[in-house]
Amino acid sequence: MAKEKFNRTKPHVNVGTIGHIDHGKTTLTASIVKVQSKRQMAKAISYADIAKGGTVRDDTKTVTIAAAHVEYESPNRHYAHVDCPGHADYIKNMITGAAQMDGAILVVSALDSVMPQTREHVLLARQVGLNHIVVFLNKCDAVDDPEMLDLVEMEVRELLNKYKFDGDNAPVIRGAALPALQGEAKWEEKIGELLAALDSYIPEPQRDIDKPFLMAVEDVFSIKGRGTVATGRIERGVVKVGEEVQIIGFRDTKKTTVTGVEMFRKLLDQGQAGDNVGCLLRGVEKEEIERGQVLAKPGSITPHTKFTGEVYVLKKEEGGRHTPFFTNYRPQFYIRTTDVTGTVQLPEGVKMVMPGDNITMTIELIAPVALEEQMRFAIREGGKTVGAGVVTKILA
Ligand SMILES: Nc1nc2c(ncn2[C@@H]2O[C@H](COP(=O)(O)OP(=O)(O)OP(=O)(O)O)[C@@H](O)[C@H]2O)c(=O)[nH]1
Ligand SMILES: [Mg+2]
Repeated sequence: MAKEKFNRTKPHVNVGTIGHIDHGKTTLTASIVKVQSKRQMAKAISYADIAKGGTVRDDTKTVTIAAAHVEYESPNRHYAHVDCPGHADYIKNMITGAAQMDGAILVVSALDSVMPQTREHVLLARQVGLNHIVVFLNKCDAVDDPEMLDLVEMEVRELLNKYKFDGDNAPVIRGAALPALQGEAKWEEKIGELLAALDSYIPEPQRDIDKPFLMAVEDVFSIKGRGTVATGRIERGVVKVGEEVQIIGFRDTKKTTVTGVEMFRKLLDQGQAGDNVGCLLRGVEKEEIERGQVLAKPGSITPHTKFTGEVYVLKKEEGGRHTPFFTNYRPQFYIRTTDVTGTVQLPEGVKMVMPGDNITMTIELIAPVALEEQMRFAIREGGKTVGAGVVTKILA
């Protein structure tokens, strides 16, 4: 076989293992890397090094998550893969999006089938907008009865359907990570099948630059003789001089035209995702725009005040609250570039939320903000972060 070179020109996709404790997530991660390293499509890393992990911080710089990041390639793609050491870290990771996944590998031990954390991870995957799950039925080396495997596969497909994944068509690979890691050819082949399933079943993610333009306003200046400039980092898309944009949030949405884009005091024809720019806006007074609003392609995003969120509440040791909170809790919600006050409604039957918990809650903001599902936010009290969340459903 011709040796393929480890390269970066292939499309990049983020994946990760999810699933119940001890079902073999870390062993599978290690065996994918091992098998691909034999084909020059990964740099070898041991189970111990993966299990040791590292830490990442989420984008609002609030929550520390223990996670191992590994890389490997298929013939068609480059994958970054995250594996978390414990259940709590999966929850934090999925809610904060610290290592956002385009698709997940659900590891289910064929010896145990669907377990509580299998369910919880699948539910969370649904809530954070992860749409593609490939199943790896693990430890098949330890199961002799093929009917047993059929039964487990059926349970997993049902679980996926229950949470609105395509359980009928999701790829299910019957493998065994441990013997694959130990070099048994029969099981190494299953790792190849898994990679082929990732390649074909998880669509290539859209690049930020191809999405509709959005920039959260960080600061506003008035330039004599020229007008008002809003500055910020372009989150997605492209903005060109002469294009119409909307100013969204806090007050009635207003349309304007971008008459100039500058970066490092140089005039540009356009700004794109990742750029820190200033946008000169036609006919907008300095008082009419402020930090926390967004500039966006007209019609691409709308202002809202009420939504459901999945929230992780920081523990005391993570800098969070020392005490529980209740319905009608009224903290600040840090959304993109600013704090907005909001009121929390807990689900029926839930009396209080303790530090360290994760919870689904309804949030009503005192002012409208450009919002969309899967957006991340932080919860703060007096400038101190006490929680991290993701918008799961817009209500009003
Ligand atoms: N027989 C068999 N055992 C396996 C297989 N894969 C993993 N194991 C064993 O299952 C145990 C758990 O494996 P891990 O990979 O650490 O599981 P995990 O899902 O990462 O566990 P946590 O990180 O603690 O949630 C270990 O003792 C592995 O050796 C397999 O394919 N066959
Ligand atoms: Mg593990």
